Amino acid sequence: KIKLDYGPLYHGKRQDPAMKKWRENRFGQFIHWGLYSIPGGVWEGKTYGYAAEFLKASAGISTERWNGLKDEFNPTEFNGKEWASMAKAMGAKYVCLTTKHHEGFCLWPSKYTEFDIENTPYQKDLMKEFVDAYSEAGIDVYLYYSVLDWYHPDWRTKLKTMDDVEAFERFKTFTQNQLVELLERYPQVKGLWFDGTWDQCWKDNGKFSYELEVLLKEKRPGLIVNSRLRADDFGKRHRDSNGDLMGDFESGYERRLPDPRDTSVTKNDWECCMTIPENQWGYHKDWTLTHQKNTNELLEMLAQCSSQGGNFLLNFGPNGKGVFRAEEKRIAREIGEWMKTNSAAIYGSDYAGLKKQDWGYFTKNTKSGEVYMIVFNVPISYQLRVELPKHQTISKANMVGIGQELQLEKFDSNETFVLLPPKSYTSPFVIRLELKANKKSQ
Ligand SMILES: Cc1ccc([C@@H]2N[C@@H](C)[C@@H](O)[C@H]2O)cc1
Repeated sequence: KIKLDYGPLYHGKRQDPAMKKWRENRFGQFIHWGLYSIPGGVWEGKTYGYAAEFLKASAGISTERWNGLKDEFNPTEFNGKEWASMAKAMGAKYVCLTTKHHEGFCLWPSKYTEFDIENTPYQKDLMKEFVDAYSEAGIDVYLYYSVLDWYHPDWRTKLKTMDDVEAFERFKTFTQNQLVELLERYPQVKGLWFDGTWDQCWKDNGKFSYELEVLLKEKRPGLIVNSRLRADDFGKRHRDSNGDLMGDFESGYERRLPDPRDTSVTKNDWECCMTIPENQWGYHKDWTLTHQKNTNELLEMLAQCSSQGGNFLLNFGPNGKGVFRAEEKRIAREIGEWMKTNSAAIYGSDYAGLKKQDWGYFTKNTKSGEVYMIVFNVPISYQLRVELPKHQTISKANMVGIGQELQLEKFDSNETFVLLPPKSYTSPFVIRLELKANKKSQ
C-alpha cells in the first residue's frame, strides 16, 4: 500500500444512520436548473444538439452575453411544493439540485458573488423554498455544487505561473466559503454532490480537498459527499493511489451502469446518475434529437442499481420559468404508479448475493431479508428458470401486488422453474420468494 496523507477518511461502507438512510433511499431525483435552462439548447434561432447546459460553448457565446442571461432569470412559475409533490408521487426518496453549475450562476443569495439569484428579476431565495418544500415532503435534500466555475476570475484549469497559483488560492477560499455558506443557510441538507473537479488545478490540490471534506463533515456531522470531491496526494480521483474509494459513495456512473454481472461494485456504496434523453441535463427545447428513455427502460436501470447495491438518481431539467416538460411529468407519474405496488423490492434493498440471470434482477431487503425477483424478460416458454446456490431452493413464490401464488417445478439440484400464467406482460413485475435450505439427502 502506498502511504497517503490525503486518502480516504475511512475504509469500507459507513454504517451510521445518515448513510444507512442514503442506502435505503435507493431512488432519487436529480434537478439541473440554471441560466442554461432559459435558452434550452437554442441560440439565435439555431438548435444545438449537444448537452443544453454547455450551450455557451457549443454556440460560441461570449461570456458577457451569457452572463447577461441572469437579467432574464425570472422563474415566476416555480413552485417548490408542486415540484416536491411530483417527486413524492414518483417515489423519489431524495433529491439533488444544482446550486451552481459550471456557468457559475448561484441559485442562492451568496455573500461571495453577485452572480446569483439576488441579482435577477426574481431576487428571492429560491433555494430556501426548494429545500423547505422537499424536506417537508419527507424527501432528503442533497446539493450539487460545481467546483469548476466559468464566471469566477480566479478559476484556473491548470496552475502554470505563480499568478495562477495565487489566483487559485483565492479561488479555493471562495469555494470553501460558498460551501460553508450553503450548509449554514440550509441546515436540512444531507449531503453535497460535487462535480467539475477533473482539471489539473484540483488534482494538484489533494490536500485541500481532504481538508475540505474534514471541515464540511465537522460542520455537518453525518454529511454525505460523493467521490468526485476528492483528489489524493498524487492527484488520483474517486479512488486513491491504492484503489480505495474516497468520499462516501462512488459517483462515476454518469449516464452509464456497471455490467449487471459485476459483483465488485457491491464493495462500496455507489450511485448512477441518468438523463432521460441521451445526454441532456439542463432543459433542452427539442428532445426529438436523440433517444428518449421510456419508463420501463428507466425502471430496469433502477432495478439493476438496487440489485448491485447502488442508488439511481434520475435527472429532470425544468425550463427557465420553473416548469417541467410534459414527458418528464408523464414519466414521473408512470414510475410512481409502478413504485406504489413494487417499491418493497427497491427501498431498503441491496445485492442479494445471487447470480444474475436473464429474466431480470434479484434484490434482497436488508431489514426483512425478503428476496425479490424483478422480472423484465418473460421467456416465450412462460417458465422462469431460477438458479440458486446449491443449499437453497424456492419454497414459495408470489406475485407482489395481486399476491397470486405461482406454481413451482424443482429441476436438477439447484434450479426451480417458476411458472407464469401465459398472458401478455407489458410492464416489469416483482415476485417475492421464500427460500429454504435444500435437504442434503436429495
Ligand atoms: C464532459 C462533461 C462535463 C461535465 C458534465 C456534467 N456532469 C453531469 C452530472 C452534468 O452536470 C453535466 O453537465 C458532463 C460531461
